[in-house]
Amino acid sequence: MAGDTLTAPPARRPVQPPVQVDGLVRAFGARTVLDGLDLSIGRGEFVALIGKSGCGKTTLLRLLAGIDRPDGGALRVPERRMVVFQEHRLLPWRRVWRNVAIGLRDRDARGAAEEALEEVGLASHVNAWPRTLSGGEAQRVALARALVRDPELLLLDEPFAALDALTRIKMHTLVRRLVDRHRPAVLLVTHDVDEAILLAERVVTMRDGRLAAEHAITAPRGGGRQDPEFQRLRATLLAELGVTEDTGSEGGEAAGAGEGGA
Ligand SMILES: Nc1ncnc2c1ncn2[C@@H]1O[C@H](COP(=O)(O)OP(=O)(O)OP(=O)(O)O)[C@@H](O)[C@H]1O
Repeated sequence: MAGDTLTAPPARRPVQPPVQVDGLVRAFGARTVLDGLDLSIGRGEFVALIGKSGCGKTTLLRLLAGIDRPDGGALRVPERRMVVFQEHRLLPWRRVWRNVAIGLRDRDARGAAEEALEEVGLASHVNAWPRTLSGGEAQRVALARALVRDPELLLLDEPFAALDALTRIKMHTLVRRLVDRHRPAVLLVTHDVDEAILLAERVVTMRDGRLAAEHAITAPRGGGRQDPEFQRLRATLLAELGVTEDTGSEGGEAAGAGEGGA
C-alpha cells in the first residue's frame, strides 16, 4: 500500500534573506539616529528607502556596508557587497578600466573590467581618464566597478541625485536592466519618490529611527507615471513624508524627478 514506506521529505532549510537587521541602534553623542530598526531584504529583491533629510538613511547604509559599526542590535549581511555613492569616487590618476579593476584578484582583471564597462555602455572609454567623463559616464563606471565584483548586496546611496533629469532616466533603465540580469539584493536610498516607485519592488519609509511603513510596488513596470497605481502610491508616500503636492514643499526634500516612465 502506498504510504507503507514512509520516507521523510528532505529537510528543507529555510532560505535566509541576505540582509537581516534586527533592533539596530546607532547613536551619535546624545542623538539616537537608529533606534531599534528592523529590515530584511530577500535574495534579488530591490528595496528603496525614503525618509526626510537627516532621518538616518545614510547611517543605515553605512552600517550595512560595514563602513560603520552599530551600538546595538543584530546585523547580517553578505560578504560580497558594494556601494555606489552620489559622487563617483573614481581615482583620477587611474584609467577607467583600472578604476574598475582595483583590487580584483582575477588573473584577467582587465578582461573582467572591460566586460563590465561594456555592460554599462562604456566599451569605448576603457582607456579614458576619469576627468574626461561626464557625470553620467562616471556613475556608470562606478556601477561597473560595483558589478564586476558580483555583489550579493548592492547599496545605492542617492547615486542619481547629482545627474540631470535626462541622464537620470537613462540611468534608471540601465540599473533596472543590470539588476534584472545580476539579481543582487539592492537597497536604494533616495529622496525621489518617483524613482523609488519606478525602480524598486518594495519601498520602505523611515521615521524616528525605525521603518515607518512599507509598500509593495504593484504598479506595472514600464507603466510610467500615468498609471493609476503609480499615482496612488506616490500620493501615499508623499503624504507619509509630509509633502504638500500643491507646492511641492515640506520639512524634508522628497520630490519627483520629472520622468515619463522607465
Ligand atoms: N559621524 C557622525 N557624527 C555625528 N553625527 C552624525 C554622524 N553621521 C550622521 N550623523 C547625524 O545623524 C543624523 C542622520 O544622518 P544621515 O546622514 O544618516 O541622514 P540621511 O537620512 O541620510 O540624510 P540626507 O537625506 O540628508 O542624506 C544626522 O542628524 C547627522 O547629522
